Amino acid sequence: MTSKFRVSGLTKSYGTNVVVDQLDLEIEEGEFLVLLGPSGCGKTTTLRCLAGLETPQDGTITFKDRMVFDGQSHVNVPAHKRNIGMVFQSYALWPHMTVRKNIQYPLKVRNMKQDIDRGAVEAAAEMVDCAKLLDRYPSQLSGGQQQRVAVARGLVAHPDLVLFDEPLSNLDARLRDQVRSQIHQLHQKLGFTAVFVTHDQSEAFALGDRLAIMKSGKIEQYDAPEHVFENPVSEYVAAFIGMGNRLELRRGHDGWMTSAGDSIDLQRATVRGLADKGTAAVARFRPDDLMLHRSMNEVPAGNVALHAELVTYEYGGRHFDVTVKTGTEELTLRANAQEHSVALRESKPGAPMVVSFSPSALRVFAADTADADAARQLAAVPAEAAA
Ligand SMILES: Nc1ncnc2c1ncn2[C@@H]1O[C@H](COP(=O)(O)OP(=O)(O)OP(=O)(O)O)[C@@H](O)[C@H]1O
Repeated sequence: MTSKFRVSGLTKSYGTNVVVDQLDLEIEEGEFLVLLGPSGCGKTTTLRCLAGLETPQDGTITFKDRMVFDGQSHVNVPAHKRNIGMVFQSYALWPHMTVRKNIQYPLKVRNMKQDIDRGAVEAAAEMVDCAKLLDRYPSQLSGGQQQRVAVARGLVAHPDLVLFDEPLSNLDARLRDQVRSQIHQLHQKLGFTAVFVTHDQSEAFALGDRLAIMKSGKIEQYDAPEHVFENPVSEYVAAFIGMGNRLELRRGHDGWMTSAGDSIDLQRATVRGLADKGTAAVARFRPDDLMLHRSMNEVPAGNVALHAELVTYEYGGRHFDVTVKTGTEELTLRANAQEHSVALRESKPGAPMVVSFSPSALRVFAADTADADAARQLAAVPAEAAA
């Protein structure tokens, strides 16, 4: 008997639109897998195929030793027989049932009467701090409470797999953090197997044992969060996980140069997929890795200094978010407020600035027009997801 959950060659199209494209996944028992990607890349469809709520055209899905879908031999176990728990963005509680009845529901449909008698409903409600709400109806609960009840309902019957479809997206920022933390603690305590869909990289990093980053119905990178953070495999992934700064590089006789003509030594950078003789590359790095200086004398030894001009700045308490322009490219950075407040407040757009970064912060990829276009589209992703 195998303890893995396996998806192989999964394909789902709507008409001619291939939404999930020969996708392979392996989930270890007890693992918390996050499917991360921008809107429309096929995350929810993949999740709904796992749940049995969509019928793929091809591929196989195995839960441990049990085949639940096989496109070739037409095995398709219905959703209610897959032993899954599901938590939706819209909570999806039954409005005419009390909290108690909502949480009880998965036990009832599985004929788990003994668990009901032994207090499983009360225990599940207690787990999500909703023990006092058992006799209320969903309309008498806040959004955060409703989603916690939905989490209790998703876990109460100890399903083989718990599927979360953007469950935090409808909550305001404070509640989102609370419910996220509660889901994380429950996973650490109970060790259930989960697939969690989100477009928010901070949620993905906080919750995932592994992240599967999706692009156009395929998985672009499947790795531990730390590896994704440090070693994105493509410009698309780099842009999606917060490496918002982009420099186009050209190789000339004297080595690599930015489009503004500053030279860059890539010896200490992490370079991926760039042919020895390649002449065009793109470097990505995080705003945190770009420093603002009052003069060239302040640039640390070994850093690449760039002459730039101020575009705009925004005050954020302990820091300013500053946008500068170098050549045709805009870069953002986070500057310490105490150190830079006076100079920034006195500067007008167009004022000369000096910025620098360590070449070790750069992730460099071969220039790829399609990848660059996909990465650029991510600029439209909300700030909290892309920052
Ligand atoms: N029932 C459907 N009929 C036709 N097209 C669909 C259907 N469901 C999804 N799609 C299309 O499939 C693509 C992927 O949708 P999906 O919901 O899986 O993406 P997603 O990555 O989860 O995005 P989001 O975060 O916006 O939900 C989209 O282009 C969507 O319009």
